[in-house]
Amino acid sequence: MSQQFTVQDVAEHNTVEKGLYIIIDNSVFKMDSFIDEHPGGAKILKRVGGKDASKQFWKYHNEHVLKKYTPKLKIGDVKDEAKL
Ligand code: HEM
Repeated sequence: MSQQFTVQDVAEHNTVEKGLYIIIDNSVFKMDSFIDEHPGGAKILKRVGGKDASKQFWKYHNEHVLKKYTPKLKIGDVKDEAKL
């Protein structure tokens, strides 16, 4: 089972120093090692640190991008709090 994060855990990782986490759909991505390589720039990723960026992600990318980078950047899933 992958590591489970609450929305609160993700929200606390909202800077490069703390580890820049973002949520896309139900997955948690750790972006701090990638921001300098991001073709869309570092700034835009810093702005969504700690947040659900699904809407912004799907606006600029397709599923091939997600598939390619998932092994490198995904660290877990958002916990289904309804099941707690
Ligand atoms: C796992 C997270 C992300 C990965 C792996 C990723 C990766 C990439 C890649 C590979 C590109 C190059 C374009 C392409 O090949 O289609 C790109 C472009 C871009 N990304 Fe991301 N990105 C991520 C998240 C985000 C988020 C959250 C935003 C917005 C808040 C964003 C905004 C953009 C923008 C604006 C571009 C430029 C689009 C263009 O020039 O047409 N990205 N990203």
